[in-house]
Amino acid sequence: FTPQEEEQIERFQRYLRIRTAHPDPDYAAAAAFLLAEARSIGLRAVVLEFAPGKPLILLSWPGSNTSLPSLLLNSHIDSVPAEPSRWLHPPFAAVRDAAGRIFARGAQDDKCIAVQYLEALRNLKDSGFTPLRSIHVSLVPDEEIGGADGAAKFSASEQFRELNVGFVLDEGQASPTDEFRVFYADRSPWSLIVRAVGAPGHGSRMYDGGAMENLMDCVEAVAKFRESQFDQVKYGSKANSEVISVNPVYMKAGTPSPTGFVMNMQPSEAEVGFDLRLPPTADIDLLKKRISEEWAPTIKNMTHQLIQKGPTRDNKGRPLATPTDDSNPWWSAFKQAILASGGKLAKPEILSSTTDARFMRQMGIPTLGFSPMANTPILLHDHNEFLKDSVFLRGIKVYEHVIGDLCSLPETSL
Ligand SMILES: CSCC[C@H](NC=O)C(=O)O
Ligand SMILES: [Zn+2]
Ligand SMILES: [Zn+2]
Repeated sequence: FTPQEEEQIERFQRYLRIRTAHPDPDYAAAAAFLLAEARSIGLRAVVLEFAPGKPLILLSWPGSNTSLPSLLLNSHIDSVPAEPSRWLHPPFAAVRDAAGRIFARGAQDDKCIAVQYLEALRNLKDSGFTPLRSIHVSLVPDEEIGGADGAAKFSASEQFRELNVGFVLDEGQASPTDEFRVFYADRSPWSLIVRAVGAPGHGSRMYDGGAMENLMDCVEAVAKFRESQFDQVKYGSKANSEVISVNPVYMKAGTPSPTGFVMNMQPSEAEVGFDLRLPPTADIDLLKKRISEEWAPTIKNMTHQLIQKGPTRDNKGRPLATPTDDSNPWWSAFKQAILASGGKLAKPEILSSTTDARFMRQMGIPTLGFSPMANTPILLHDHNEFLKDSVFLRGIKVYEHVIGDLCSLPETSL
């Protein structure tokens, strides 16, 4: 690598060493790092704070025609926690091993793209490039916990409206093959909590209508539906992200005792929580009906609470999906830029999980999820998350093409 490239890797490592993991992400240190980088590149910077202690860094490079819709590059600052004892190297040391692998929580999700955006902009600036459309970079808090105090408030803000964003790039996922992956939609996350009540009684008695029995009916009904969805993945033609997923994530019941739980009592209350993910075209009303009639019927003494974590439709009532055909000139330019960078692109996918992109799509803005990590195992939220130095550096070059082309998209093509 050149000395410049070594410096880019070092800056990546420095960002990775900031402890941005929940439940107590060091947003102040991350903000200081990002603002210093912006200064050294020559980007305009403002710090927005939609919730106390949760800065959102907004960087801008004004275009030569600031009246045209702009390009926004988004990356979240926060990370999920890590269990250091299960890692080969400490998760916030950003150790680079002999093979060039840089180990850190956030190496893939998604601190890589923040630094790659900035380094691509640095290279473009150094080459004398001038953008036609303005380029903005948003570095946002709290994506990993749902984005309520981050991208949700930002996308609904006056400051966001003033950016006149025409197109957004947000995080994607690693690709084990040499084709980059790109995501045109996320699944929508819902939380479902089901509570059952029933007659308590001696642990030895068999009787109908106990809370646990009622709740087990719920779990069985959910398991049956889950299988119907999962079977389509296993034997059918659907991808994981194209079906409705439902997974139990906690269960709560029993009478505590000093040594654990009382074993000879059947409890009068029981509760189970599910994580649900809905593809953009899922029939929402049908699912709600299924929940209240089949999974948690009140006649079986169950109540339920459904929490939709974010939008499922845009402001015009359309599913949250970005067109990936030539009807969308941003897509065509993106695809061309990837090819021009020497990259290959896989068929556009729905993302299995959820990102801040949904808030941008809700505003009706075309948004793609993309992280330039080819030939890389998918390690987000996993132990030993890493990114190879060479993959990181190639990503900078890819963004130079992508950003350069997107912000040059002529007025007439929109
Ligand atoms: C419930 S919204 C939380 C968003 C989170 N994003 C990344 O993992 C996810 O669980 O997909
Ligand atoms: Zn992420
Ligand atoms: Zn994540």
